[in-house]
Amino acid sequence: MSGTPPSPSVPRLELLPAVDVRDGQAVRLVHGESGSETGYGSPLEAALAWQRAGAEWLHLVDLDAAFGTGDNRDLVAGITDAMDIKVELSGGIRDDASLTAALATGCTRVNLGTAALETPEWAAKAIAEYGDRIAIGLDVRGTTLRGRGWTSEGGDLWETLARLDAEGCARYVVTDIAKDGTLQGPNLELLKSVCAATDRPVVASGGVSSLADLRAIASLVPVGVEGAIIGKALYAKAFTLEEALAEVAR
Ligand SMILES: O=C(O)c1ccccc1NCC(=O)[C@H](O)[C@H](O)COP(=O)(O)O
Repeated sequence: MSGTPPSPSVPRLELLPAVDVRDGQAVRLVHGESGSETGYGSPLEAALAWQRAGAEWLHLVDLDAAFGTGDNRDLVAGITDAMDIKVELSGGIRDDASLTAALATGCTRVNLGTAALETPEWAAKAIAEYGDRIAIGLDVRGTTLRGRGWTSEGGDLWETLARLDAEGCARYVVTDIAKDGTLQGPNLELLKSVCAATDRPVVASGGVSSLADLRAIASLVPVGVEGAIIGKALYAKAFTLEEALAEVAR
C-alpha cells in the first residue's frame, strides 16, 4: 500500500461551563474583583441547566473560599453530588483540610492556585499524591501570577510554570485576569505562549464572548489547549451551551 497515512484525529475542545458561587448565589465578576458581582440565582439550578444542555464538565468555583470571606463548601459539595458529569472544583483549596474536603465531594479534579504560589512544597506533595486530580490555576496579569482570589502578587508565570512542570503537574488552567468576566475575547497569545512553554494540557479561562472565540480557542487544540471555561457569555446569553457544543463538535 502507498500514500500518505491519515493524520491522527485532533481531539475536540472540551467545554466547561462555569458556576461561580458567592454568598450562596451564582455570580459573575469583572476581572475577578470582589464587589463587581452580577447575580444569576441558584447555583444548583445553573449547574443542572448546563448538565441538561449537554455539558460534559462543570467548572465550579467557591469565590468566598478564594477571597477568604467564608465558604460555600456544603453547597458546592451538594452541587457536585447532584451532577452526573465531571466537575472541576476551584477556590480556596490551600491545605490538607480543604483539599481532602474538595476531593471527597467526588469531583473529577481540583484547581490549586494560591497554594502553588505560597506553599509550593505542599502543592508539589499534592501533585505527587493525586496526579491527574490536581490542576494548577495560572491566573495572570501580564505575566505576573496572582493569588488569594487574584488579590496578591505571586511571582513570574514562566518560572512557576517551569517549576510545576518539573514537579509533574498534569494540567494548567490559564486565566488572563484582564479578560475575565469582560466578554472581550480570550487572550490567544497568552494561551499560545503557555502551550509553547509546556507539554501539559491547558484549559483556557476568561473572556469568551462568542462562538468565534470558541473556534479561535479550538484552533489551538493541536498546540495543547484541551478545554475552555465559559462563564459570563452563557449567563449573558451571548450564545447557548447547545450552540457552543455544536460549534466545537464540527
Ligand atoms: O477560579 C478561582 O479560583 C477564582 C478566584 C477569584 C476570582 C475568580 C475566580 N475564577 C473565575 C472563573 O473561573 C471564571 O468562571 C472563568 O474565568 C470564566 O470567565 P468568563 O468566561 O470571562 O466569565
